[in-house]
Amino acid sequence: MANVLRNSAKFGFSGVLSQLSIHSRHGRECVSPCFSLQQRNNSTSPKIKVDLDSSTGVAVLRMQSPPVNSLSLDFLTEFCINLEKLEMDRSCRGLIITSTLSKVFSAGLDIMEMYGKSPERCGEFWKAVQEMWLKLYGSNMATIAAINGSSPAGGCLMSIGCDYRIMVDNPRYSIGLNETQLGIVAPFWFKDTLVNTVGNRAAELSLELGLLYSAPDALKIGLVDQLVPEDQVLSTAQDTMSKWLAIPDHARQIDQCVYIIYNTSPLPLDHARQMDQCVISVCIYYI
Ligand SMILES: CC/C=C\C/C=C\C/C=C\CC/C=C/CC(=O)SCCNC(=O)CCNC(=O)[C@H](O)C(C)(C)COP(=O)(O)OP(=O)(O)OC[C@H]1O[C@@H](n2cnc3c(N)ncnc32)[C@H](O)[C@@H]1OP(=O)(O)O
Repeated sequence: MANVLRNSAKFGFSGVLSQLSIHSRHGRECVSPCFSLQQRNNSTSPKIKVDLDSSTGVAVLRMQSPPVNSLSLDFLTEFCINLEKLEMDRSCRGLIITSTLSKVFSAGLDIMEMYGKSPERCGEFWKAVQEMWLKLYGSNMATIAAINGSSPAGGCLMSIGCDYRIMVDNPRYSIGLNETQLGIVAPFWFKDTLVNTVGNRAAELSLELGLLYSAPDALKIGLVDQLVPEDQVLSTAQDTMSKWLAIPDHARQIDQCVYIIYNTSPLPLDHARQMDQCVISVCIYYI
């Protein structure tokens, strides 16, 4: 594992972050064209299912990639294509993200993508991770995560990339950015998103100790907004979404934009690339 990761560092992640920019939530700009995303989507069976209710303008995106909805390159590509399609569909104003799997929302980044892969593939994978975050955090749609299972690391990032989080009230389900427990470090844009959700001190403790919070503890620190019984997670998300959609889109979007601009590091592209490379290189050195 260590050798493979060191090789990734030696060759560098060419092209990684080339399209990273801090987008406002009301920006309609795509991070990359659908064309290039579709070109690299090699999966055979859909890992994502989307149902858009045109009467309400709410889409439900179900992650259905057993065993744990891990975020592989194929998964992320499909996820981003679906997000782009919904973003461009003006009839869609709200998005609920959930999982069809029992017990797991998403296990985060697919560990197998970080092992035994070429530097080019690693670069492509990392870019896909960034695209997922940019598209979700910068979405025009109101977004709600209906977290019906555990959601560590990248799964947590996906959740906090949404506007609102409803989690199943089950102490066995956990959520958090646990990277340091794995001997790796969450990149700065993971940190920013966490700070924007739970505040500075809670984020600092959470990141340094790699804490995974049970659902009740996650509610206590504000990592999730609401707990509900398992069978009510989707209906509660639908009800909550109707409240969000009662707000005029432009007002909500501008408000989100202002919040993000003042609370997220507006790093220039080169700086962002260097910082991600630095984090990954340090991780590779110590693994
Ligand atoms: C391009 C980059 C290159 C190099 C990078 C180098 C360094 C990286 C530096 C910075 C990156 C920082 C960012 C990291 C973000 C991440 O997301 S890292 C991933 C962290 N994920 C986890 O820690 C989750 C681990 N999994 C779990 O905790 C549990 O599996 C979970 C609670 C989700 C479910 O538990 P349970 O229902 O009991 O299932 P099992 O544990 O039995 O698992 C079932 C099978 O699923 C496989 N699996 C689990 N997680 C992953 C995963 N993340 N990727 C791939 N596969 C996973 C597990 O092995 C089991 O498989 P098996 O049945 O044994 O074949």
